[in-house]
Amino acid sequence: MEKLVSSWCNSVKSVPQDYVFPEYTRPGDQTVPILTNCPIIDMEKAASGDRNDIIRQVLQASKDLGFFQILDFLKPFRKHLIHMNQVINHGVSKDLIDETMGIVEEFFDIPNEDKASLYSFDPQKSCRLYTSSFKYATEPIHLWRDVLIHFCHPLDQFIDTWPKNPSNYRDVMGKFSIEVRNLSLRILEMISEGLELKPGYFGDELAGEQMITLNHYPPCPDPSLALGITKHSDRNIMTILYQEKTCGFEVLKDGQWFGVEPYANAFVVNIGQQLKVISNGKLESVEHRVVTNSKEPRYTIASFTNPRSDTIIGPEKALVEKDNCHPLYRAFRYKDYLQAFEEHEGESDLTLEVFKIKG
Ligand SMILES: O=C(O)CCC(=O)C(=O)O
Ligand SMILES: [Fe+2]
Repeated sequence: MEKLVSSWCNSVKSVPQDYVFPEYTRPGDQTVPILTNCPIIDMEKAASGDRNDIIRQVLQASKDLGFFQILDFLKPFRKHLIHMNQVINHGVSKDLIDETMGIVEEFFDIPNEDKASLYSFDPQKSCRLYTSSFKYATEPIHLWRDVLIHFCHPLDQFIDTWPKNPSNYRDVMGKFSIEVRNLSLRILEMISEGLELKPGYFGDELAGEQMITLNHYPPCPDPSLALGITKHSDRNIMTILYQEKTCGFEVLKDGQWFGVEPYANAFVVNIGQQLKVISNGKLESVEHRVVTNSKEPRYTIASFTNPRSDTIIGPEKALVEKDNCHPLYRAFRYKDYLQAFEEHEGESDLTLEVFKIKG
């Protein structure tokens, strides 16, 4: 537990050497501009008749940038649930988001001794608290973050592994994880519609798993040297991120870093690498990183929609045929991709190269 950044960062005045990134990867002193034309999708419109227009916007953003932000999802979301005849806890909107953010901060504030049972670097544990990355013991430089990770879907299989403290953690996070999962499925449905794939394409296999991480990035004495997370693109199908009010999420566009400003009640949606493969490179998977700041802690919640590990991933035949082009990648099992990802030390693009069809 003493390795958690939050355990020792208040007692240091400078960044310890094993948190200092080399010059070519560290953020440096230059101010990063805010992405001014960040695509913002208003989901409410999708429910009120402009669905095709919204689908077009989602696809355009996914092709151009590989990510977008969405606003105000809960009103249409409710209608959608009624339409889908699902019975889940979805009554609260902004309140649920605020309540969830509240328990995230509360969780990280709990004294270390009360969280110690969750602390682990064992990847087999489905709920664990750790710091930096799973490779803490071998990585040359550590990340300026503490993380709680847990699986979420199906909920009854995992909820008993989640923290008991704060006492409402399971209840609130359970509701939140279901709502966010349903949101991902709705967005995936829009994407499959836009790509002219069959309804329900992203079903129990491609979107069969959900994982949530809570990130705590404590204030850092020199944000120019350290990183919360290094450059990567998400290796899954799709990620939904809530970053509340503190900047720190940056995307790489045309070789330049841009900050993505948080909007209250808006989610960032990242297209994952598996979606890039399935769309045969039509959709992009944004490269991003997390920088720290010296003033206030930053808390985020990321919900990862993942394929089941045995799922076969490859460029969708119908798309390749429709576009009359060649598949760019060979088919693989998701677990083989994950293994290659490990071997390439989390370098998403190098990992994709392994599965690229040459020539
Ligand atoms: O916390 C953030 O702002 C981003 C987290 C992220 O990119 C990730 O967990 O993959
Ligand atoms: Fe990410």
